[in-house]
Amino acid sequence: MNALSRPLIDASPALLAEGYAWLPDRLRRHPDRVLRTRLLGRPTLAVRGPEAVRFFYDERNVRRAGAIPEPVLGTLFGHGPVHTLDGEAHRVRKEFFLPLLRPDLIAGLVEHVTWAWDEEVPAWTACERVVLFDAVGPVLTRGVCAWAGIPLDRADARSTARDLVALVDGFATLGPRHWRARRARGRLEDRLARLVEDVRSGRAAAPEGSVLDRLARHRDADGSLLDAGTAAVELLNVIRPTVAVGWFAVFTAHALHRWPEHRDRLRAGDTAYTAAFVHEVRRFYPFAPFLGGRAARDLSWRGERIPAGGMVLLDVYGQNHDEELWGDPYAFRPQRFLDRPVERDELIPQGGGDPRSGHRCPGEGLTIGLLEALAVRLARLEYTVPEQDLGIPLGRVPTRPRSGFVMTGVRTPAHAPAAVG
Ligand code: HEM
Repeated sequence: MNALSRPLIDASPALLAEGYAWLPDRLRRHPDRVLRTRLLGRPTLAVRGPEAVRFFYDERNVRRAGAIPEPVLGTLFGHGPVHTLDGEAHRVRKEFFLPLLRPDLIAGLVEHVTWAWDEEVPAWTACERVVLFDAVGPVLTRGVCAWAGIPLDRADARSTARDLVALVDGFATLGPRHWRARRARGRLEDRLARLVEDVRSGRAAAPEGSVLDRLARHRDADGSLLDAGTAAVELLNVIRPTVAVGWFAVFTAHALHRWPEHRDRLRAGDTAYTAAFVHEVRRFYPFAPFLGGRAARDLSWRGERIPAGGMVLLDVYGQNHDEELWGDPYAFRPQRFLDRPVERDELIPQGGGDPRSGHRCPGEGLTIGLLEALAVRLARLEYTVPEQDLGIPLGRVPTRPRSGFVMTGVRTPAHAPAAVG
């Protein structure tokens, strides 16, 4: 058999069945952390580790055009997003997202989301039971829309949050969750495209400098304004992943429940420990399983070859649980982030490399800022965790505690110290 065409058996069914465990389980058996496989009919090379991150993010090796399957574009990302661009087109589109790295914008989003949290939580105290996964979506939706300049009635927050959550929940399945996600995308894109057109024609106002305002004026590499549909896609690529921080908020509650010894330092407002705790949540819990690109030319990595056009996968979940990097990867131990500085390409829940020059997530600072604020609020909130199924199935992508994290008897603390964030 030709070395470039092996293996002949396609791994797609195994991936669908095993989810997060599929790639890490196979790469664990390869000391060089490289594997040849076949996915969606294409020869595929899977890699892992900080050096592999640099190989993957070098555009001379791996490009993004044509890498994301349509079912993922039709739900999670939309058609024509920044994720699929290369070279100059990517650089110019990414300019719209780079201000999201600025500390003042991060602080602004945290302020809006904590405002929404502080407004919503008193209503939870009146409920017999609160499912955190369902309750946190409207909080994030209200906060991010207000921050981004997108008008949203409080009454609409719940249905908008449901649609935004559906986009994330339905990208990796072809069952009913997938079709719910496609319908949600249709509704959201129509609404946001109309909003962009209204802002451009003066029928609606966008606060100066807001995400909506900048996007309505953003020009692509050819000098033209984004068409309204693509503008809606990119607007959703800001608000949808912000609402996805709810997954990590639920994982935070899960961690505080399983390892309550961390609660006191968060409650006390220990900012260094809170930052370490949030990194550990992003490292430990499963979210993005892997990233994919296409080989820009015939490539070889650590002795394994892949032809031009083949798939290259970066094993995100596996790298965040690699024993060589983390020592005790399946222990939840925030202290590891205080014991030694972690290198840029070691912790990669939101991609690797430099967000300014590559595809790394421009929302990582926003995610960290939001989680720091929400982790402290969750640590200070008083509630009971009744009997429920808190199992996190690795075969489901994206996954979460099966119960969604049910809380009863929610009480806001009478004398909360000043909150972080
Ligand atoms: C739940 C939290 C989040 C997770 C797990 C996450 C994860 C990721 C990952 C894995 C990538 C792909 C990196 C690559 O292709 O190399 C990415 C890209 C991206 N993320 Fe995030 N993200 C999160 C939050 C955010 C937030 C809050 C925003 C914006 C407000 C954001 C906006 C983006 C954009 C625009 C890209 C595409 C960047 C590019 O292709 O250049 N993300 N994210």
